[in-house]
Amino acid sequence: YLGRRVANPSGLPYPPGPKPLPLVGNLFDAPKHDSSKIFSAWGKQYGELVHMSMFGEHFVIINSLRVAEDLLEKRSKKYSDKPVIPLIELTGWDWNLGLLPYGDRWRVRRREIHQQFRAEKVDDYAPVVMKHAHQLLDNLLNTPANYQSHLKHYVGAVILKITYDYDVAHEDDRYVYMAERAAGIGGTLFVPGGTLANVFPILCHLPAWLPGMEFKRQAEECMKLTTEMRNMPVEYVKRQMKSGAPSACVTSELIRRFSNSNGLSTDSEDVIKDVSAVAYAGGAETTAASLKTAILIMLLHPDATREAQREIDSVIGNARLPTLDDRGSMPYVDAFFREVLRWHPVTPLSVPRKASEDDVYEGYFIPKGATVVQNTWAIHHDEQLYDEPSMFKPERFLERDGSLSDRYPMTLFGMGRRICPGRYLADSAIWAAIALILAVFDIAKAKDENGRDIEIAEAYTDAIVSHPLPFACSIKPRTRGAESLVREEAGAVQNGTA
Ligand code: HEM
Repeated sequence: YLGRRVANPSGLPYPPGPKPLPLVGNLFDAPKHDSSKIFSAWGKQYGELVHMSMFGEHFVIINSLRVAEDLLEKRSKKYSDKPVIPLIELTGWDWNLGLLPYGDRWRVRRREIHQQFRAEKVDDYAPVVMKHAHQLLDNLLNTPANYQSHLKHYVGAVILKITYDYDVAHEDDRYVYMAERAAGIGGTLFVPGGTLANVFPILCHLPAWLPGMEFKRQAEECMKLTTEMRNMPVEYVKRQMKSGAPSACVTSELIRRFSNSNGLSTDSEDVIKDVSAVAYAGGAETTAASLKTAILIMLLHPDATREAQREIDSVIGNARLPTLDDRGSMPYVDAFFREVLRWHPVTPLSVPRKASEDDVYEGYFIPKGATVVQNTWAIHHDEQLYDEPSMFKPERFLERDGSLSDRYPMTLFGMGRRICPGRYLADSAIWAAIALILAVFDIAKAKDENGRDIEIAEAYTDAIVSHPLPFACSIKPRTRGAESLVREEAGAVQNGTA
């Protein structure tokens, strides 16, 4: 009772939610899978803001745009902090901007990443995006069955070129391996049920050789990888700059700007390493997962896909491929792209925040330290905002006269002060890949050995970044002419004339 009075001196109720048990709270109610959909159902049962607790830790889940705007935007001073995850320091992920506590260290890095990826700057990256999008088409033409790895490679290549002027090897690239392995370990250890150390942080201080300390051995491996992925490419850029090779990238620009007559201070070098490394860490998996969803949609919704292809054919014709400059003349393709982002948000529960002060919202108490979750899936599937939200309907982003409306599912990228700084690059890279794939390929269900369609389950992984489970599909060029255009562009890239 005393504990409750100290934690909640106002005596006001917490937001409604499932009834907690003593001590363990809602441990047995907490979803083990499909969390965003279960939280969404709780939203219908309990309200737009839902509360649950586990072992004295409070969680509030925001299920509507209205409450998300009220808390994450209008009260962003109180809701821009991040929850402390005990394993972050141990795994070496503590430089990741998206996990940094709100404060000066975050502010300095945020300012720099915003500068490098703001809308106008991303316009300058268009040639890099288009060059790698053409490479993606060529890869899809050559080995369509490996489409998942081609999409991943496209996104990684764009980000690493922009950030470090680094050309990714198609297979077995050391940087890509490090980043993915480190993200994989972090992804399994950071989730609440990932290891007992999340509930009892004291376990982090026990030696790794003790039984049950597997998480510490994994954390040690992760620490080596996160350290190398932060240091290695910056050293590469420094070597390039020293050798006199022209190096125009985020890192070289930061090195030039931060250097003085004595070179770089340790603090500046830290900022440069953090800002550069977080572009791949924040952008690669999210953007690739969106593209996998786009392919799944092309497979499941042939009518909308054909409509988009009709628009491309009539605007572009068949003598060239679409470019980012054509975007304004193809409203249906843009609406298709926006609906891809809305229909299955790849970050269904965004990235959790923490309340940095006690707060009262509409008569409910939100305690300092509570983890605050933006349920993007619930917002994107709210009937008040989108009619028949489970349907894939690009038209919802069009005006009656067929022009593109001002609506954009921006909530996908979070809200308020911590909104994703990479959203303009994601927008451009995803649009380019979707438009080019639509222009060149017919995507259809793969056939089994008896010539029957292999049916697709609409199933997704349940993690911070949600991917469709692997599915087979047939990716074939729509026409001979389209195939030749892809080969020509790829040839120009190889000859260095693109
Ligand atoms: C489809 C692609 C992407 C999606 C869905 C996405 C989504 C998100 C979300 C939901 C957040 C958390 C926002 C919040 O706390 O409210 C975030 C943060 C972040 N994203 Fe993205 N992102 C994408 C692409 C990118 C790209 C391409 C980059 C890098 C160039 C990037 C870099 C970051 C960084 C650095 C943060 C941390 C920001 C901070 O905490 O201040 N993201 N992103």
